[in-house]
Amino acid sequence: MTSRLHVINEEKIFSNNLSSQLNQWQLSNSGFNYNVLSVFGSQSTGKSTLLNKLFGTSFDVMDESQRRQTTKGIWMCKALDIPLLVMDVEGTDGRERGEDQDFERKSALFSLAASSVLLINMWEHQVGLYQGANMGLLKTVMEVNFSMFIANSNSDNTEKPPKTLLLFIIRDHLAITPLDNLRTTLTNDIENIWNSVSKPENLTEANLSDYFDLDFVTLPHKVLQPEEFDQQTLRIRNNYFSDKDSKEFALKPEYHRKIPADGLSHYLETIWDKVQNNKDLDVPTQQELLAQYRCDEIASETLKIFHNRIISVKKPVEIGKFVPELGKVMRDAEKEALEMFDDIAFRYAKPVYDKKREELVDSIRTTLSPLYISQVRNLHKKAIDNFKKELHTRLKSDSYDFSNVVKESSQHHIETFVEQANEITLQGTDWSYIETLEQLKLDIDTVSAECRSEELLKLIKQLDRTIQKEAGEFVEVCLNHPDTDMWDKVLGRFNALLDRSKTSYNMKASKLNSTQKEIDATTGSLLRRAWISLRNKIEEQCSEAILLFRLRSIFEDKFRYDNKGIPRVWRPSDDIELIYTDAKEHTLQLLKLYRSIQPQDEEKVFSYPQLDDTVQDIIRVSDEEESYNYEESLQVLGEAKEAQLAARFKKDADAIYVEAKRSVVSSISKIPLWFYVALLVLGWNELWAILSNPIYLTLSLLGLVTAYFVYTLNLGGPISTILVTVGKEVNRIIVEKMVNLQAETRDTAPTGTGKNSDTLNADTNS
Ligand SMILES: Nc1nc2c(ncn2[C@@H]2O[C@H](COP(=O)(O)OP(=O)(O)OP(=O)(O)O)[C@@H](O)[C@H]2O)c(=O)[nH]1
Repeated sequence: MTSRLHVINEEKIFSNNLSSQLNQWQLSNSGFNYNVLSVFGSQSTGKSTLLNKLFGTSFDVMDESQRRQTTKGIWMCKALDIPLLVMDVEGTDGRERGEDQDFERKSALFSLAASSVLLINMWEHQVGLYQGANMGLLKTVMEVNFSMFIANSNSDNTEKPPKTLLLFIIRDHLAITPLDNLRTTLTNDIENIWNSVSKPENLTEANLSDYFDLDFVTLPHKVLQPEEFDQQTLRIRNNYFSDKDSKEFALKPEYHRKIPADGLSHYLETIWDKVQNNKDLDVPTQQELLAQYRCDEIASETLKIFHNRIISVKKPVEIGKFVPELGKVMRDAEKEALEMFDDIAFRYAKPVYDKKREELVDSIRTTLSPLYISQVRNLHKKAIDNFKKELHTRLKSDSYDFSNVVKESSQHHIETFVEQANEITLQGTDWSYIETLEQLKLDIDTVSAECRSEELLKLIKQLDRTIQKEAGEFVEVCLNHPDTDMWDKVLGRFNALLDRSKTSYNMKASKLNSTQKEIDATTGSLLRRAWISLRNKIEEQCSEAILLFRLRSIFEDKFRYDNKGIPRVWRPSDDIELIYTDAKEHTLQLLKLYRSIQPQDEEKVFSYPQLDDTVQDIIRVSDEEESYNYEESLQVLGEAKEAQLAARFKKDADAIYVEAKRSVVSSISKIPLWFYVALLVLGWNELWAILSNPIYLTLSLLGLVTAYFVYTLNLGGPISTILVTVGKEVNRIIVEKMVNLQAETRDTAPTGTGKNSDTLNADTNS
């Protein structure tokens, strides 16, 4: 036995538990694979007993002793082993409700809206009677059938209203009147009722068989013929409800109300609400409303699952990470969601289902669209990063063809971008990555241009280093030999060097795929840097120390050497002042050459290329280059510096002059010759004594040789220092000895008066 539900209680309130009960009965997911059957008939005519017997349900059966109405409202039970919901409807002409026929009509409306089969339960003896045979109820059923299923259907509507099987169960059949006779009587009665029913204008000619099928079965007396009763109920269950191949099978699809099981609970509740509130009940409209309600519900459930499915990729994509195979994840999630929706919703009214499906697809794509946009953005970033990396790696190799490297790399990364963007572009969407692709191409061009400008800069720096080295050499040579054409020489060699550098630069820059405009602009930078390097070298060579040294050299060359380049030995007869003044003036004249870079030949003047804005777009310009003032750079020595140098030089020159003067004086103050003659005459005896004595002679010769070596090796100073030191040491030792001797003498002297002692001390001191 299966559990039962009081779906509409005697207070006419619809149960809240139908949905969960359907779940318990495991019918919610059965789609159209279920049926609803309702039983009608007078009160206490054994309806519940029959249903329990037929379907294994658990409806209350009347207690024989009390004989009072058992079924109130409408009960529902699931048939055992058959996907069939059975509704036990409160008996008509119920004693408790008296003449209140309202519930009878409402329950008929409600049951007809839901049931494929209506069981009309009646005693055999009621056949032919209007009241007892529920003919009034049947009339109600036929009338409401029009209002419910047909009223709003227009002629264009090809879908036919569902038919209903009216299965008459004739109870306590005594088998005296054959079933055929009973069938004829009942069919006639029903036809009469049909004819008496007021029909819509366009359906006045409609036949009963268009909307209802009739069938009749008899049941023997349950108490008097229990075995036959059991056999017949078993046969009815089998032929009418179990065996689909039986020609009597009652649960045919054409009777089905086409309410999917998952929407049944909501549908019945809505129907009851309409019926209960006496509102017009239009089943197709209700079905459409149900379809809308359920499709929305299913779509919302589906979307929830869909959102959970994509949450794992949403975060990383949004924070800028490239998620591999995102397209597959999106496609799978969308497919899964639509399958889930289709699985349940396809049973509902097609137009509604189609519309809701479209809306669902829209919602899914609205959710996926930001992911797509973010992923395309991430792809763009990834492509640029990879392009940069590849470019830098390939440009590090020893030999490369810049334009080829750029072409290959950009093509590769653009293709990768397009391939991956296609992977995430869902079919049927208007999503496009074209704009981003265009941007990517522009960015790749920008990166290539930056790279090219770096390469150009590298090239410029290389050439600048070469210029610095070469310029350093010739600047030093030229400035060391100042002359009126000193700057002509410097600039001449500088220009020649620049010409060579420019040719080399043009050749290499064109290999970098540079345009003539870029080459022209960057050549300017090369020239500016070269000038700055040259100027720095000049600055270095014109530093105070170097320049002073150079002036002094020039002066000395002029002062200490004669015109033939032979060093001068100053004689008293020489006009030192004149030579000194000459050399000094000459040197000071040359100092003026260093004031500014001013060649005599106008053509040698360097034309410094001015920096314009376009260069900045092509190549990185150094701060020094940007703020450099060429005009100022032509000035080498400031007035103050020149004056200071001249003053210092003069001091040095004066010192040289004084030295020269002194050497003349010392040569003038020599011992006169006659002094040596006198010395020889007066000391002849002594000289002869020495020469005649071999010992003295030997000693003298030794002394002379020693003196010679001391003089030539310049040992006079050290020897005299040693002698002085030795003398001092001897003196110190002698003094020490004397003091000690004095102290000893004092100690050994007899102790006498202080006077004696003092006297001795005084003597010693003296
Ligand atoms: N004569 C006869 N009595 C029957 C038959 N089946 C059931 N009964 C009796 O009829 C009485 C009413 O049975 P129910 O099954 O409660 O009848 P019901 O139509 O469901 O009654 P309500 O739910 O109150 O309308 C019970 O006492 C049954 O024993 C039958 O086939 N013939």
